[in-house]
Amino acid sequence: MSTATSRSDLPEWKRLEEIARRLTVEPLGRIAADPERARRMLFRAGPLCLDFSKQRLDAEALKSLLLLAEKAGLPGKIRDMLSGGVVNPTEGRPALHTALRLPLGAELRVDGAPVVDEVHESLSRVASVVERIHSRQWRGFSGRAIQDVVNIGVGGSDLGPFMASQALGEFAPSEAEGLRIHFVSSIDGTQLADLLHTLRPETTLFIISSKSFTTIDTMANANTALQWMLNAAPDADMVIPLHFIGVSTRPDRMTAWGIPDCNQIRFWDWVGGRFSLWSAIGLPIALKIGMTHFRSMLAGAHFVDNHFRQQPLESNLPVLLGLVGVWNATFLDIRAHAVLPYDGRLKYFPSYLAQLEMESNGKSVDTGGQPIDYHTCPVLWGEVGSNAQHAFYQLLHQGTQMVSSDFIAPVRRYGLTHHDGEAHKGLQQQHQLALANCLAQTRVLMLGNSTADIRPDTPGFKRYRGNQPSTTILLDELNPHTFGMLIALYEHKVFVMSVLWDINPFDQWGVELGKKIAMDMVEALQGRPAADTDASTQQLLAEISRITGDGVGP
Ligand SMILES: O=P(O)(O)OC[C@H]1O[C@](O)(CO)[C@@H](O)[C@@H]1O
Repeated sequence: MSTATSRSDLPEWKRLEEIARRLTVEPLGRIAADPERARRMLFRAGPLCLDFSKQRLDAEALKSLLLLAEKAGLPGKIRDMLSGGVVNPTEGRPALHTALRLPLGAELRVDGAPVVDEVHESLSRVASVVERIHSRQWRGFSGRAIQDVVNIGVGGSDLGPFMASQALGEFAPSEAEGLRIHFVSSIDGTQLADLLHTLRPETTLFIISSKSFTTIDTMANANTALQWMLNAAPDADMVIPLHFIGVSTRPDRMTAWGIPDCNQIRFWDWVGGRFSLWSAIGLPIALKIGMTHFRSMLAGAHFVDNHFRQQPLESNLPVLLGLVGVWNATFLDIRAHAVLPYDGRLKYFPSYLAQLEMESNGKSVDTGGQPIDYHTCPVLWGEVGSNAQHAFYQLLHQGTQMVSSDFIAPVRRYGLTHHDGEAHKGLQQQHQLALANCLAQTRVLMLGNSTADIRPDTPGFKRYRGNQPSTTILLDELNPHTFGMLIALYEHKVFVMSVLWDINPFDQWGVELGKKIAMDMVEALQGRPAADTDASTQQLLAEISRITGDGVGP
């Protein structure tokens, strides 16, 4: 029986509960009215600015959160993570995504072995693939250059590269012109089938991206892609080296699948799947934006790593973002969090964060294995803010559910020169409209009725309750460097929250059982249900059998 103290027994925790009770009954508009407070709630690091002034948080709450962070040992835990300590105890390993953005010459050892050279060696392999494809030297079985690259992966082996490629598409270098990058993840084959119709085998290259190289979704898509390729050119020994690259931590499994050594790019088990876009898993990003921009993204993340390591807690951006996250989810009991970028390029950023935050911190036992008695990760979702205004903001403004939000907006876009025509000016005005909407929504969420012309006879359906807290994140502009910063900011936010909640953010045991039961269900669909299959599922199996008319199922 563990004798360790639960976080919620700490006096610092109890103090925060008291403060939360006091602040919950105060209108958010009143808390936020003080201009001096607003000034103190805005923080900057280089081109990144975080404004917490619309949070239900005063100086005392913030100070108490910082005290809890000290008590939880956050400064030491940050050092531990960055220096390769075993911060993922259930899998017995470090979580060293930060090593992937260390510059050449930096020193870091894992189990006594230096890692920076290996990281850069892997990066050079990525660079060499990019160079061969961009220069049209990588040719398919007919001798024609590769024109389409398909990344087959799922979860962290898909979401990060996909999201980043969408966000930074306009940074594609001229060498990448004409090269199309596609992403396939879904297990049912729809995406792949739709895509294959549009591709020519002779000019298509597949990247099989899987940390474990066993994920059934990815392997099923990879096998179908291989069959499609073999229909065009049946000699697997000739075709695989020309049309398939593997990215994984498991060379043995890549070899068993048929990928030759020269087409394998490896990374390390100390890179978590959802933190892996900085590794060779980022190959599609590098193909899309070129190595110079990919390296700039790494440098942006490294900038934030240094800030995270060096800055005192009270002015440390990821720390503050994490503390505010814990404050909202745990102490103010806000169980939903929306991420709302006001820039179409960041459309897939919320889906990426959904995995990063919920797979990391959707936990209910502490690091000692004991059940915890407080709320951890809220449900996180999001969409481009201006589109979401016409979809789910109704719930944010008038629903019964409290929701905290992050509003994200690049400030500069479409800089004008005297050569630019009217269309360009129109785009700049559109960008300003997006910014205006971002500011408007955060005001209405905070202030509700008081931003509108509400009279005593105004009916209830026209009233806005306000009091919904939000953080505004401004980037000077969106480019590979600031984008790398933004992602690293959230990665470290997730770590900070996990330390305060005393949970391990680097494992994901919760997804394992579903994978095993899915294999049982494959058996059941093939007419071999386990004897202990529950009544509800037996009934569905019988229904499926009736619809397919093939007599399978129970
Ligand atoms: O890269 P892999 O090993 O195929 O895993 C894909 C994803 O599956 C998960 O393990 C969850 O099932 C994620 O953590 C991971 O990002």
